[in-house]
Amino acid sequence: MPDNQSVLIVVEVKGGTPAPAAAELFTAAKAITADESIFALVVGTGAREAAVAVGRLGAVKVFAAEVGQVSSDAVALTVMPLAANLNPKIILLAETDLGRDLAPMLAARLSTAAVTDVIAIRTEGGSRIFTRPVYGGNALADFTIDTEPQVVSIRPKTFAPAPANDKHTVEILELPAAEPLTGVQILERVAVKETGPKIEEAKIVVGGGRGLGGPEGFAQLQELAGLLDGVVGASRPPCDQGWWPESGQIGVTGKIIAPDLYIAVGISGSSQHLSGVSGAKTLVAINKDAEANIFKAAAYGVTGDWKKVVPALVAKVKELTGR
Ligand SMILES: Cc1cc2nc3c(=O)[nH]c(=O)nc-3n(C[C@H](O)[C@H](O)[C@H](O)COP(=O)(O)OP(=O)(O)OC[C@H]3O[C@@H](n4cnc5c(N)ncnc54)[C@H](O)[C@@H]3O)c2cc1C
Repeated sequence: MPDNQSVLIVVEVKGGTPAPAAAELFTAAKAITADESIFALVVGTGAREAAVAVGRLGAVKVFAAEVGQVSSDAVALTVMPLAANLNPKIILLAETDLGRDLAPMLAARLSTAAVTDVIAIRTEGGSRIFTRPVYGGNALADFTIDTEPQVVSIRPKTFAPAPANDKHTVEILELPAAEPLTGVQILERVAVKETGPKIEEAKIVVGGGRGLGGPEGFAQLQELAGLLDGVVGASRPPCDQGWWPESGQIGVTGKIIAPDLYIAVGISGSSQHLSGVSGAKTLVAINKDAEANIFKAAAYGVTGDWKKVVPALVAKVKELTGR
């Protein structure tokens, strides 16, 4: 049995491809423990295939569990016997739909505690301290967990992805997937139609808010985003109103994004929205209200009606790019 300095990373996989946040979890794990104490559980479809790629990120051993329908319940039941065997000090998950659900479930079943949506980890006086945003992103709070394993879900893009080492030899063990025990049954999965890059991975995002006044405004944002090879997203009101798909909502209850450039159009800059874009390298705001909170977060701002500003921006980008 490995010593209790070990870290167990849980990686979701679809069709043999590990979730993008997997490599980031390895960077977090390497900051906590030595490489020979890092273990990974790869769970989902094509787990065996993905286990090799995951192992190359730096795991000493990878456990692969083939699960057709990934649910937090099935993953928790797969992790539990593994945790009993490995006795890890910490279990790391990504703060995704699965991780958000899985972390508290796992902590309860392992009689320990979880901290979710972690954006920083540090050690002070021998205690590991986990920082996460609270009150809709208006404050940061520090947590410690006195019991083990400490269950921690990490916000995507918090850590840089660990590089893969193709020479790293990986021991892979296949695990039987657990059957969910609760009454929860997944009856159907409907894939969201996505064209172009995912909003969480896009380098340029153009976000539309209530100030657009209706779904028509989003067509203009799509034109701008298309010219910049970017993706369109939205604050919560346009998604609630059905002007833009819910899958494109940015913010504390939507997607957390960290693009190189975020252009916020007709968005006031609520804390719930801003906490989803705090990782953006450059924020540009277009708003007709010079006092709008979004300008406090913006590196560049245009005070004006988007109906005039966006077409002018589109025309300028066309002129500069020849598109
Ligand atoms: C628990 C909870 C969770 C939430 N989660 C989220 C979340 O994940 N994401 C999120 O976005 N919100 C979230 N919200 C909602 C949030 O509090 C705000 O209500 C929301 O972000 C406001 O969206 P908005 O900026 O588009 O709209 P508004 O606040 O109404 O702002 C519209 C802006 O458009 C500007 N405008 C109007 N017309 C024009 C024009 N012609 N040209 C230029 N500018 C114009 C206005 O000056 C204004 O600043 C949450 C709220 C709660 C309580």
